Amino acid sequence: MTPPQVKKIACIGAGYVGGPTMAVIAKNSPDIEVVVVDINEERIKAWNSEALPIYEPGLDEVVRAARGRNLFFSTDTKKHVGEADIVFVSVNTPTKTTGIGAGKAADLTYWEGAARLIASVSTSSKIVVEKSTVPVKTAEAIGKVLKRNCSDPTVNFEILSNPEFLAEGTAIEDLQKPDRVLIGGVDTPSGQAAVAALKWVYNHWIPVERILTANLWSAELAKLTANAFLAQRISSINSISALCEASGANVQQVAHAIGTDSRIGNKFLSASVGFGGSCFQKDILNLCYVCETLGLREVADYWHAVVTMNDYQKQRFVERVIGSMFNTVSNKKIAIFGFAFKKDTGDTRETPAIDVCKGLVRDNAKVAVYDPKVTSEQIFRDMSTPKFEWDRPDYSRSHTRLLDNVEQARNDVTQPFDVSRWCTSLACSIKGIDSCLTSLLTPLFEAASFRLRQSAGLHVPCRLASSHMRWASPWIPSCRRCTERVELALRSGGGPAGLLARLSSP
Ligand SMILES: NC(=O)c1ccc[n+]([C@@H]2O[C@H](COP(=O)([O-])OP(=O)(O)OC[C@H]3O[C@@H](n4cnc5c(N)ncnc54)[C@H](O)[C@@H]3O)[C@@H](O)[C@H]2O)c1
Ligand SMILES: O=c1ccn([C@@H]2O[C@H](COP(=O)(O)OP(=O)(O)O[C@H]3O[C@H](CO)[C@@H](O)[C@H](O)[C@H]3O)[C@@H](O)[C@H]2O)c(=O)[nH]1
Repeated sequence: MTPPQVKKIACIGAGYVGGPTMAVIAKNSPDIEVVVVDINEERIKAWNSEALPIYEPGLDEVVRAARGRNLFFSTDTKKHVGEADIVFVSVNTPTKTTGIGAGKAADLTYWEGAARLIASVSTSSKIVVEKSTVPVKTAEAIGKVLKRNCSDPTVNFEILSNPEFLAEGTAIEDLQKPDRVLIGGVDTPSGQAAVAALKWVYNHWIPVERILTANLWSAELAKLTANAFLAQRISSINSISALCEASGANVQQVAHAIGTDSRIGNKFLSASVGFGGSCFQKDILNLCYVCETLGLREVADYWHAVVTMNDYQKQRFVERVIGSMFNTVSNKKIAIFGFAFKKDTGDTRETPAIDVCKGLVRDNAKVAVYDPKVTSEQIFRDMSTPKFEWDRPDYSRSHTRLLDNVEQARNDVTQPFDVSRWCTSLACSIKGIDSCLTSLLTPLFEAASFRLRQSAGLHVPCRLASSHMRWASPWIPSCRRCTERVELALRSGGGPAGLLARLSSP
């Protein structure tokens, strides 16, 4: 078989996933040029230095073997993305901290920004690979963003889902010898050609029988499901640890006894202070949110219990420490060994150590922390950052400004919305709000009255989302039923009046 034409790969996002994954691809595929790009100059500088920005056993050696040969790190995002045949997107997808779905939904701001960038610099067709963990059906929304923002109609984007299953601390081993690689694509000739191209890249070092293929939605959902199942095992054994403590049983003996049953298996059965890391909690909350928006409340509640049990375990640990010290830790010196969320990493995102230290400090303990891979600066920052906020800058001031008059919006806003119906005639004269009504979804809903939206038969979350204004992108309903309803109405034509009439009919 002729190998597909993959000469250059670009990866947007030089973090814990992008850096190691691309380093391993480059090391094993000397015939492909691999460039990792990031907006974070400091991070790229570190990737190009002797002190890499993240600690992973074996990472230094892999980077050293390929860097400067066919592995490069750069801030010149436009150039390298523009030249690539395959673009991996490995940007952060944290939990939203504000707005609709706050504390649950995945924040796709960075993903959408990456998609807009790809679209704006593409003059040749590209395979775009979802490496980040995203909610199911993200590829559909991203496809629209790519299409609508690329000025060259001959450019085609094939989107693949290729979730990453590496665990920090064993990333290089996991990448070098994965249990499986999963590639999701659409069942069209060009979709399958894209799957074959990515398969060809991985087949440089991974046997074909370990490269699984699936449809896009299955691949996206498999990632969230894998993390939910792994975390569920930890919460299950942690719940049993509470029972053991109350009953005199030994949790390690119980875990060993059940783990020897080959149907259960012995991995991920270590009782702990609770799981940490940037993925498990975020991905389960995201799974719950997806279920909620699809009306599956019981399914959402079921998975949410995994997070509830994890919070209980962290709190229980603090209470037991305090209880074991005569119910007061005031001014007592307590040493905490290990601040990262697990060994062999310097990553402190969502580490249970934060909850433990904060819990003890709240009771006036004096905490002394040691971690071989975490800086004191990082520890102090983590101790003073509110939950979920570690990955989010505060946009309230930098993203809001006041206009003196409507005319000021003429040249520098993406889309005007007359929310309170004060300036309709002026707004229309600015950017052709009428033509926008027929091509974008957001203005349709912004223009509709709340009563009309209510009668449009959308689910509550979609209805609420429809009233939430976003500046730079069209609003797409978050559930499939509402999306289909809106798309059907759009396709039926008839201008804004026709659309609204169709949506309001039962
Ligand atoms: N950390 C893990 O172990 C792990 C494992 C599997 C999957 N994942 C998933 O992979 C994704 C990335 O995780 P991570 O831990 O590598 O995150 P990270 O925060 O370490 O790295 C993301 C990088 O993307 C960069 N970025 C954001 N927007 C950008 C843009 N528009 N252009 C260029 N660069 C941009 C950021 O500056 C950052 O350096 C997440 O969706 C995560 O859930 C993570
Ligand atoms: O028996 C166990 C195993 C793990 N943990 C804790 O669970 C957390 C997560 O550990 P681990 O899964 O090893 O590390 P991550 O890097 O978070 O990796 C998970 O999250 C990644 C991001 O999505 C996935 O790619 C990986 O497959 C998945 O294991 C850590 O706090 C561990 O201490 C336990 O408490 N008990």
